[in-house]
Amino acid sequence: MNMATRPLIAGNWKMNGTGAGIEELARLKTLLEEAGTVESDIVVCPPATLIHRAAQTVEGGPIRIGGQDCHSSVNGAHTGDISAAMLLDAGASHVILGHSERRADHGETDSIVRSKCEAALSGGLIPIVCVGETETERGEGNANQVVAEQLRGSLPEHFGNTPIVVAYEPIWAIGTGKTATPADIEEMHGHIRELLIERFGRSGEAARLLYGGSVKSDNAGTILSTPNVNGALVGGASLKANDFFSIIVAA
Ligand SMILES: O=C[C@H](O)COP(=O)(O)O
Repeated sequence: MNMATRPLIAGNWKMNGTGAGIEELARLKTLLEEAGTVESDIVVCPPATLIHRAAQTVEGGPIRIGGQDCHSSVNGAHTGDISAAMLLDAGASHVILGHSERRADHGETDSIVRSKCEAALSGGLIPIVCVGETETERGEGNANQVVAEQLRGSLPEHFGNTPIVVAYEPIWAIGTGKTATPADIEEMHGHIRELLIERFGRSGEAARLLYGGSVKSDNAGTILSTPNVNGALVGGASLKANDFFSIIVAA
């Protein structure tokens, strides 16, 4: 962990969770209250249908709420979409953008992710921008180049005063139980850090770089103590309060 930066542990519920999920969130809040001081920033990103209830549930505690996507427009004829202003209004402070599942399922290109990122920033949200290579790209030795290209295309020119958050999620590690080795994570996060500094100067130095892909309570300690890892983006293990709490404790 880069000690200069307070870690960020973000949970992405993906398309999971109905009202019962809110009980898990309430339980997480209680676990954190019982534990006392929390050393990390915590964000939970439930499906859009639960954002408002989730925000009410965590009120007064350390958990913040995020969306899983937003549209690049403020409003308009975009059936089924949700804007940054709507997320903010529902109680969100963050939004995950460019997740590989959206890039794959919805054909989101880097330039679409960039427009969404700009919309999120002007709407007052903190974007968590995801990048990551496929197994083939890594096997062919192209992981660094692929991630560099995604970053170049997906991030806006300026973040203003909003702190930068980038999540490195090797696609082959998502939901598979496989994780990148600490050496590979260190190398990739070092590479991302250099690219961010080159482009954003001091903001790049202070950016939080999250690792995502099969983070669980038993590997979180090792991953989170890797240089240039400033937190985690957790999928499956964020659905149960106990599991997610253990990861927060590891940070
Ligand atoms: O956004 C979260 C990532 O896709 C990781 O998911 P996972 O922890 O289930 O592998």
